[in-house]
Amino acid sequence: MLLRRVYKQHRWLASHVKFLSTQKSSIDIKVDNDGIAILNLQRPPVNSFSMDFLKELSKSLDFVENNKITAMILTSAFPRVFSAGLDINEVYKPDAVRFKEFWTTLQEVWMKLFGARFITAAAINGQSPAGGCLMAMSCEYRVMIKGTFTIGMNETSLGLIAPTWFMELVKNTINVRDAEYAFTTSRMFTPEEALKVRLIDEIAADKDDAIAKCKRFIKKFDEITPSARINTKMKLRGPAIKKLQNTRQEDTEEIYQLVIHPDTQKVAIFQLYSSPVSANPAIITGYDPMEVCIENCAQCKKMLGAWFEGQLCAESCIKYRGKMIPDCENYASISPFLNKL
Ligand SMILES: CCCCCCCC/C=C\C=C\CC(=O)SCCNC(=O)CCNC(=O)[C@H](O)C(C)(C)COP(=O)(O)OP(=O)(O)OC[C@H]1O[C@@H](n2cnc3c(N)ncnc32)[C@H](O)[C@@H]1OP(=O)(O)O
Repeated sequence: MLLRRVYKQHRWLASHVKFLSTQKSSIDIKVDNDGIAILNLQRPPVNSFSMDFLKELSKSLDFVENNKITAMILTSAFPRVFSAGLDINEVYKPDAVRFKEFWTTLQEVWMKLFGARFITAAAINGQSPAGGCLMAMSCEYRVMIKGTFTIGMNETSLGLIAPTWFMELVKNTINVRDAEYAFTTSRMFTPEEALKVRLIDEIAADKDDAIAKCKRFIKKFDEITPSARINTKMKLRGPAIKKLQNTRQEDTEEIYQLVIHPDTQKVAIFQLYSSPVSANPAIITGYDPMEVCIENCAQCKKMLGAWFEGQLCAESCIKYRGKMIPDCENYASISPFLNKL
């Protein structure tokens, strides 16, 4: 078996992966007995893509490529989230230079993953919105575990427009009509729905089963000449990579302009302050009534949970330009956003 032969050559890797698996590392790499690298993403709390995390992912992909490992499976070390996509902290009030470096890094990682010479598969073991979905879609095979998790492109709900290369990728994976509907409406798919439109390839019972199914896919290539596989993949994927290589600056500028748009920033601040830790109306950057209003919405959402329509509250802040700031302890001020009463 081809994979077994390759593994013999790379048995020593098990001892060499430690440098990527230190306690501080956000990615744990293990090369199994078949010579397949399993990348467990473990950046708390939700594997969101910060600049550092992307750089680590980039190094991990280099590691797999440079050591001529035949296949890689991407999965999450967390039980409920595969990846939450872009780290909102990179998007909220971004510094222009840093954001552009961030986006350039992201483009690089995507090109490495999408254009990897090794076989790639994703064992999606939890929520996978936006960038999390893109990461999985960039692999050659996707297995998602059953449950209440969803996957999809929710960028428009955040005021964002997905990059063109992401749209192209989705259009080439599911049909154009489903892609347009999913992108424009920010539709999130259950595993069953995702399978129906071929956003994913299989459903698994749990993470172990998902990894086993990914391995079964990888094993198919035992019977295929490696150079034929690689060159075919490159022929199919090369043009999309070349297209991005030729338009990287425009892509970065377009996303930056989108991210700094006030409407996107309002959504970003709402997401950020939805965290119980950071929800502190006293910490604000200058007095912007709309900002205070949205922060308070996030605070009330944390206090009242499903009873409180946080997004509706934030939208009302934008609509009335922060003139009606909700006070979570004042029933009258929050009653328009309470449900189930
Ligand atoms: C190939 C390489 C990678 C390529 C990436 C390409 C990306 C570019 C392409 C497309 C562009 C995409 C745009 C985006 O990705 S924007 C981000 C979109 N993400 C979301 O909208 C997800 C928001 N989060 C959630 O929906 C949930 O948190 C969920 C992931 C479903 C998990 O839910 P749950 O288990 O209930 O956990 P909590 O909501 O309580 O969250 C736990 C803590 O995690 C923090 N969090 C959540 N999401 C993010 C995030 N995106 N960035 C930073 N932090 C995040 C949340 O605030 C909680 O924090 P704390 O514990 O402090 O309260």
